[in-house]
Amino acid sequence: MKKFKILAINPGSTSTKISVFYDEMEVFSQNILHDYEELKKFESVLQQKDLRCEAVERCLKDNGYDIRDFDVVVARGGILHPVKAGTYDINHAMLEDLRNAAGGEHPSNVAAFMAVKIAGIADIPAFIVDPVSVDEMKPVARVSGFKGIERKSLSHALNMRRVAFRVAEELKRPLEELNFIVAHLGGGISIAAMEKGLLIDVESANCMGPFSPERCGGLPILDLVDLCYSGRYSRQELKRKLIQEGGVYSYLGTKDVREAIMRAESGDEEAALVLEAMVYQISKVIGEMASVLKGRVDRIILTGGIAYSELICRKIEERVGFIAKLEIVPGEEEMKALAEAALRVLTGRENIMNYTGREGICSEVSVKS
Ligand SMILES: Nc1ncnc2c1ncn2[C@@H]1O[C@H](COP(=O)(O)OP(=O)(O)O)[C@@H](O)[C@H]1O
Ligand SMILES: CCCC(=O)OP(=O)(O)O
Repeated sequence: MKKFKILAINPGSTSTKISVFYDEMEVFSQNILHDYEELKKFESVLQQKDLRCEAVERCLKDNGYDIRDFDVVVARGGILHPVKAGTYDINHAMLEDLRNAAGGEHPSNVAAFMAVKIAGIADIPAFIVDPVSVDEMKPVARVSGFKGIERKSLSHALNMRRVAFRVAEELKRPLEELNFIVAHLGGGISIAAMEKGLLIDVESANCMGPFSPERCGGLPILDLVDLCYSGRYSRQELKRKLIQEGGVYSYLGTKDVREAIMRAESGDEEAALVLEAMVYQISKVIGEMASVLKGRVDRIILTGGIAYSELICRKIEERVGFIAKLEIVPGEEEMKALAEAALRVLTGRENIMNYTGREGICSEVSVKS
């Protein structure tokens, strides 16, 4: 039987992860580190496309792979207009929205461009899966409290959905019967109420959620307004400060939670307080999500790099363990999630979605073979 050869691409702020799969089996993976000084020369993440593509092509060649032997290129999806979860064909409307950074800047915005460029060499399809802007929120969750500003769904949907499927499998129950609170705890943090497989409400450190190793989360709004008009920062500088140099980094000068834990354990009181505050805020949002699900929570799932820390997981459990049992799924499985999604489409088990942009009507189209 034919095995599909899949190239998965996942750009981060300073690296591009690639993996090669034969069907579900990962046979090669590499985290290609880019020179930060080189990346900084570009004004936007999209301008990094050629540099990153060349590095990917070089890496494939050096490891004996020819892109012409692949069946598909699949990439993490960026901040598009709100979309349903699923696998999307990369089309003109999508590239236009990413080009205009319609939903904001994010390293994953360059992924679709890279996928199209690399897939173009072999004339094979290029997909994205469960982009950062997956939006399954109910209308009530969108109302912010100030007309003209809406709450947004920005999350680690790709990893969250995969770990939720895995936990449902372990519980031997269909995801459509289960309610989960999923907390992705990485450099960025997002926490979602997942009702019967849908991410019906989301908080993230990019918006109003808990602070994370590098992002500020929700801030006292009037103080933030004063900071915006203080003349200390340009609009771009302030956004970078809040999203890339906020959170733990803004207090301790490190984004590495392992280092913060070591400092706390060797008597650094500020490190101890900041870590405690991060746990406190994460737990508070998990509590909020329990109320979104009206208390009917089958499991609280902790995932992402920070979930490797038994200490942090235990501290969160002390605060939220009364809501539901915790499942710890440390790290992330984004590359596997990408490959499996592409395979479901290639084998006809799932329809590919068609991105239509602002109007938010993303229809399913015929299965590609
Ligand atoms: N064993 C660990 N204990 C505590 N924190 C960890 C551990 N391993 C990784 N982390 C933290 O996880 C964060 C990165 O999360 P990760 O999901 O790997 O990254 P990203 O969000 O960049 O994809 C960093 O703050 C890192 O210090
Ligand atoms: C909260 C949106 C998803 C996100 O920011 O992803 P990263 O943490 O990978 O930047």
